[in-house]
Amino acid sequence: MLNLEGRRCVVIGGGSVAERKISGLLEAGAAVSVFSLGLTEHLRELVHAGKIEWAKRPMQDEDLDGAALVFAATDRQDINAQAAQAARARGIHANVADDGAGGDFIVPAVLRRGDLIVTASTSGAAPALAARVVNEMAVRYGPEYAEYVKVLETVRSIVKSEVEDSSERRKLLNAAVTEDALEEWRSASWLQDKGKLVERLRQRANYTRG
Ligand SMILES: C[C@@]1(CC(=O)O)c2cc3[nH]c(cc4nc(cc5[nH]c(cc(n2)[C@H]1CCC(=O)O)[C@@](C)(CC(=O)O)[C@@H]5CCC(=O)O)C(CC(=O)O)=C4CCC(=O)O)c(CCC(=O)O)c3CC(=O)O
Ligand SMILES: NC(=O)C1=CN([C@@H]2O[C@H](COP(=O)(O)OP(=O)(O)OC[C@H]3O[C@@H](n4cnc5c(N)ncnc54)[C@H](O)[C@@H]3O)[C@@H](O)[C@H]2O)C=CC1
Repeated sequence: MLNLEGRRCVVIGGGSVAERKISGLLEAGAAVSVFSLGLTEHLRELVHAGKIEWAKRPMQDEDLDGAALVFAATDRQDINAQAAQAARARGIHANVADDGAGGDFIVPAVLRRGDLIVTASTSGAAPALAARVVNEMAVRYGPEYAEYVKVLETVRSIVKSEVEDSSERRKLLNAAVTEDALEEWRSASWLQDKGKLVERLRQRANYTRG
């Protein structure tokens, strides 16, 4: 859950694994610099569209200066290890595609629904299982959740401004996130009358407690 908006991230290698890491970085708003001898078709398009920077050469250690994160994703084990070492010498966290445990962090499988982010990891044991878990979550938490989260953000700011007692706020906000509550807030009128919304949340909270 790092905020990478506008942060420089360096990727070494331009194959299919680098491509996957880069698409995650772009979703996170990072400024991506790639050092690699070749590029996939899709990465070439991203270079042409000005979405990423590419230097068609091996990485030199100084290329890592100022990076927030480094991704070593070539098909050369020695090059990846060397890049991770250069990153570490600069205090930068490195991800190593062919040696999860040898890097500083690994990349989980990710589902994004607007501001809702669901991730799964198997700590390197079985990446395909991490992908399966997230695919199952995608069925459970459909595209409608992007809107739900936006609406809940408003509900939460109303409760924060209208309810002084922190333990009551907590109770109401927990009652606000049930499946049927989420459906209910979708109707715009609830967000227009703060008093009515808080009253409805109190009902829900008491009902939930049974
Ligand atoms: C340690 C880690 C390091 C890192 O990359 O951060 C790592 C390492 C390696 N992956 C390998 C293989 C595969 N990786 C995938 C897929 C994903 N791999 C991802 C992450 C990670 N992979 C980190 C651990 C994450 C965790 O466990 O939680 C995902 C989740 C995220 C992402 O990459 O964006 C993404 C799913 C995204 C999605 O679809 O949602 C598939 C599936 C497929 O391609 O069909 C295969 C083939 C099947 C298999 O091998 O299991 C190999 C062996 C290469 C070889 O054969 O030599 C290594 C090296 C090794 O472990 O030796
Ligand atoms: N972490 C993961 O999710 C996965 C990791 N892997 C591992 O990642 C490695 C890379 O996989 P792919 O992207 O499929 O390989 P690939 O062969 O498609 O791409 C390798 C890239 O590295 C570049 N490269 C080679 N030597 C270089 C150098 N000295 N400097 C800069 N760039 C250089 C090439 O130009 C190419 O763009 C595999 O060898 C495998 O061990 C494989 C599958 C999944």
